[in-house]
Amino acid sequence: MGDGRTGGANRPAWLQQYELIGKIGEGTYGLVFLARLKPPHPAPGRRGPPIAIKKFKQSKEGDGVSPTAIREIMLLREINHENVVKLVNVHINHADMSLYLAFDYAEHDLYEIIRHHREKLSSSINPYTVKSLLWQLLNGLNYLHSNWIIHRDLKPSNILVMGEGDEHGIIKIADFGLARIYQAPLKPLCDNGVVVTIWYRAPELLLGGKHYTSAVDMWAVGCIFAELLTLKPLFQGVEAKNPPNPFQLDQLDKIFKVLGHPTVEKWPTLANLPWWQNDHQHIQGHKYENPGFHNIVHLPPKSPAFDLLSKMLEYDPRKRITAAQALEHEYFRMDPLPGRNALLPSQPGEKIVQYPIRPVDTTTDFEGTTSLQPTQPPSGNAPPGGQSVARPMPRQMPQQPMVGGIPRVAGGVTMAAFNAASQAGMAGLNPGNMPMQRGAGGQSHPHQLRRKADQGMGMQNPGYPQQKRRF
Ligand SMILES: Nc1ncnc2c1ncn2[C@@H]1O[C@H](COP(=O)(O)OP(=O)(O)OP(=O)(O)O)[C@@H](O)[C@H]1O
Repeated sequence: MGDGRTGGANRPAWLQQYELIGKIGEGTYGLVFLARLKPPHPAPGRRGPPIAIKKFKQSKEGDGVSPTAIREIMLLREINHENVVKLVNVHINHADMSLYLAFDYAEHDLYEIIRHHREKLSSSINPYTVKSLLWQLLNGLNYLHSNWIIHRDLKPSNILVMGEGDEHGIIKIADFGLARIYQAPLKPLCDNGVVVTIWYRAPELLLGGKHYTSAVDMWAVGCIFAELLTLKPLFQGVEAKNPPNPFQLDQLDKIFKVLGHPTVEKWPTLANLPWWQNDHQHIQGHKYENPGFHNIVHLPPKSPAFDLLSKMLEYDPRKRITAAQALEHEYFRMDPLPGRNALLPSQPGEKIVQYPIRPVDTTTDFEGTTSLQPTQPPSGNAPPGGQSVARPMPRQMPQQPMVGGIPRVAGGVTMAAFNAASQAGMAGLNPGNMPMQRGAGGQSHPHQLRRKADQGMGMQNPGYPQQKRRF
């Protein structure tokens, strides 16, 4: 085995199967690269499929990837749904114990699509596209939730959209299930200039709630729905860094100004939330009126779209609409009906929007620092003229969850064990043993969620209803 340096001849075996193209992004916990899987029988003009490889940093004092983290990752390999990004491979670099996850590549994401409309086109996203994107997002989320996976970090940059090809315009939810892996021993890249965002965080978490339920994802979906309609983040709070705690007064302030003050009458468990009790001066002392937020999202208050959005932004997580319920909402039964290719125009004759492809920084290798030799083959994603263009930074990143840490196991997992398991697809691991402290009190996910024993994680898109609905 090599040391993992892409510039050296002594590359690890797993790396040989990829043709690295360059860096496409940088998140809180690592770098994302574009590569191509080398075809088994190379021939001129034959290129393998594009793959996004996410590299996670290992902490300096890190002594391996915990078995729990590996179990989590291997479970993610069994996730199989059209609206969820496929984890195709898992690798560990022996030299620095860094972790690499290889996913199917998606050319676009909602962050860039929204930005393109706001900054380049100065026009809204057509209603068919908004509805199709939202429907697919809910469809993928419903699948994850019914497999007891709570995303916990939904935001526009984690919602990928496929570019040209068979799957054009199809949503793929990314970064699901990684929140737990992000905890020790992986190290946040705090010093890389990336800004963390709290804009999509549910009020129960902002008020110190300790348990994640599927309702936190539905709050984020509501924020994203509003953003698709207005092209602006709905609640743009400024994160308080000092002291680091979940109480984010400015974010709560932004929410209350739009939705009005929550009340114990409407949200009875509010009284149990730590920060509601502890901060009388700010939280309970200040009375916010509900200004009627239909004006902000430009929707008639009696419209199905507004009704759905209001149900996603319901304060009480137990009353918040679930993904399954949302998919049945009237909004999705009215014209324009949602479609499989969300990027099609609404009306015949309407121009197709050409969204920009991802810029690729072809000077960065898997180490994230070293310059590649200028022998890189031309990429379909490389910018014109072969110049390297870094993705605009900083992205807005959410703060990671503060509960549910992965216990570090001294010594970590041995590489031999990991590789054997990896080659075997970790089929031998017992998902039922996985401790999943993922929620309590959610309407569909009661205390101490456990993966449903009777539901195979490899199930194929159960109930994907596109044929029924003009997909
Ligand atoms: N499978 C993929 N295909 C194409 N691009 C991807 C893929 N996965 C992630 N990306 C892109 O890579 C960039 C960095 O992603 P990453 O998940 O590391 O960070 P993030 O989502 O922006 O922030 P955070 O790490 O805080 O969640 C984003 O622009 C994201 O859209």
